[in-house]
Amino acid sequence: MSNRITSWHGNPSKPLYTPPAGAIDAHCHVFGPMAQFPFSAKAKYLPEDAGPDMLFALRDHLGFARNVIVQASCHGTDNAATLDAIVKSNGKARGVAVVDPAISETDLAVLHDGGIRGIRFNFLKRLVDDAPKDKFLEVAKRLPPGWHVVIYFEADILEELRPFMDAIPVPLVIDHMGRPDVTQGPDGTDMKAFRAFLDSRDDIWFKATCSDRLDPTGDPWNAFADAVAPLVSDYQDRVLWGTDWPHPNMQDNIPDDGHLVDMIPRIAPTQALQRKLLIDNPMRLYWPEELVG
Ligand SMILES: O=C(O)/C=C(\CC(=O)C(=O)O)C(=O)O
Repeated sequence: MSNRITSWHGNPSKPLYTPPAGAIDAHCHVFGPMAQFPFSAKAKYLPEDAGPDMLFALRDHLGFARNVIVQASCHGTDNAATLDAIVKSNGKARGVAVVDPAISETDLAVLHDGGIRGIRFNFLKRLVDDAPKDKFLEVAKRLPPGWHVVIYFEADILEELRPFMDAIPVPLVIDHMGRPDVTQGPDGTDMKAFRAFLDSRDDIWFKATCSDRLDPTGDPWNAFADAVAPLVSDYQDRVLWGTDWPHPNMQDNIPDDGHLVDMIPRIAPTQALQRKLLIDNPMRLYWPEELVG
């Protein structure tokens, strides 16, 4: 792999929608900078640098207050870039790590002190070489208190993953709703299967994210809005939203982040829903200590 790729918009528009004060972008990443934080030898893509300064400038431009930074597969299990970005945020970011399942209790505690509140299991074959369920389950059983597991999979393996996910004893957060085919509509096979999964436990959360990845009809992503709005309404206490900046692997179809933010009022039409989606729900997972009282 040689050429480094740029997968983000150079000049995103200002959204028409203004997020409420304190809004959290609960799914984004940092890439590098490579000179300081080299990419993994196993990385499936090699991006240009998209470091914390760029992320925080975008956060301010879009009207958000905080970020949840999810370790991207290009950095493997070395979370140094994610931890560095969290430090540079001055308390305005927390994170989700990717770990070697054999990680020690001491190293998990170090991640906790660095602002990590969950670990991510990635089942996309184009992103990772292997995803050992037995080892994932073992580490999921010994996470620090209050942590959760983020899982990224595609709709066609939801049923296959059920026994594994059912056995995880901490809350689950499903990236991009498990990538349903949104063109099937709100009552399509994929959405029905995902709803059945959500109904199986009340501690399964999901991210109503990635209209750009999931909707082949393109911006303004009408199929995504139609399919996802009912899901957000029906499961409004366990849904999160994020930009997915810097949009790994989207270099052929780079979204305008301002337009992504304008999806929010289409899937969460009331102020009450927007507050849950952007503030109350992510605060419960990532800054629960601020909610005490
Ligand atoms: O950023 C996302 O959520 C989606 C990704 C990239 C990814 O997950 C990773 O590199 O870890 C994708 O579908 O390529």
